Amino acid sequence: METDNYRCGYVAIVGRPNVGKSTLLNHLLAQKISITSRKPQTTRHRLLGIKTEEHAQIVYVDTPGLHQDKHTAMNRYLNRTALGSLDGVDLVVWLVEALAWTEEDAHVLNVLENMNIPVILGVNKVDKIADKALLLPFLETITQKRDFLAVFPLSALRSINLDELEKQIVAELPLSPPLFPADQITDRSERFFVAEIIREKLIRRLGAELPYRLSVQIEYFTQEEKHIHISAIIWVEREGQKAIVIGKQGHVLKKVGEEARKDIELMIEQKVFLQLWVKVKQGWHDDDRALRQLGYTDE
Ligand SMILES: Nc1nc2c(ncn2[C@@H]2O[C@H](COP(=O)(O)OP(=O)(O)OP(=O)(O)O)[C@@H](O)[C@H]2O)c(=O)[nH]1
Repeated sequence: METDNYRCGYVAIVGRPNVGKSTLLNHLLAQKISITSRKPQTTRHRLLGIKTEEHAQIVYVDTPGLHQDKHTAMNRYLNRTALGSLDGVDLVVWLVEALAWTEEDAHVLNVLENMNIPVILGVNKVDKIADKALLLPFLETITQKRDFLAVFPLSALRSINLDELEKQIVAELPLSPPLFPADQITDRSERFFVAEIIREKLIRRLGAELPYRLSVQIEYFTQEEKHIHISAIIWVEREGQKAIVIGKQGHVLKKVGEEARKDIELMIEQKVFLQLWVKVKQGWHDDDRALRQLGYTDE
């Protein structure tokens, strides 16, 4: 490994919900496990996905959407986390969607205005734009809004321009030896990822209907003789949501359980016995104390 010109630093990918942050991180890391995460964490950086290369180590920090709606405790929390997680970050990759500027993007712009961190702009989902000539005026308008280190039209999904983006990211990182061992892709515990895998499967099956309205708590995680026994509670807000998560004759929960178990077994390389329970915690979404009990805390 070259040490003299080695670069290493923290990079945050920010942007409004649904703009493609997870997809981008996924493709940049080429490591699925590192990025299925959505759950806020107690450490300063909500999530670490680490990419170690010959000349550089990029430590990615994913942030929750910078939400405009400050009404619920959860959204207040997410706002704090989003800002908090930019603290100490060397570089921001801000994603917007090609030809789809919204109020939420304006809100992110506003948040970034108040931070003294260099920003690379990624204009995502260009694969959706049939007439590429339309991109130019869009790029022009957006680049007038602030200074960017660089601007990249991208498709996170189809891996268009991602190598170029990565090169630029590396070029902007400080000269520093690697901060993490080369084989470490994440600093999160297995429990954390188990919860995230279950959450991901739920979201995949249920669509965007329940964005922040469910939470997965690992009740226990025990090594038995021949397998690991995991019991997880899926907390929802209302009876109606419980019925959705369980599905007709338990169909949804069964599928989620099967899919999650397979991924967990791949991750921890052991047989897993997984039990899922769905419980209703009324109003937890708007209750700071309940949030803390579920591990959503930034203290
Ligand atoms: N056509 C197209 N779709 C994309 C692209 N990138 C992401 N998507 C889709 O956009 C949707 C949202 O992508 P995510 O990666 O979950 O977006 P996100 O920004 O992480 O979303 P939040 O977690 O809600 O903040 C998914 O359906 C992706 O498949 C892209 O480059 N092109």
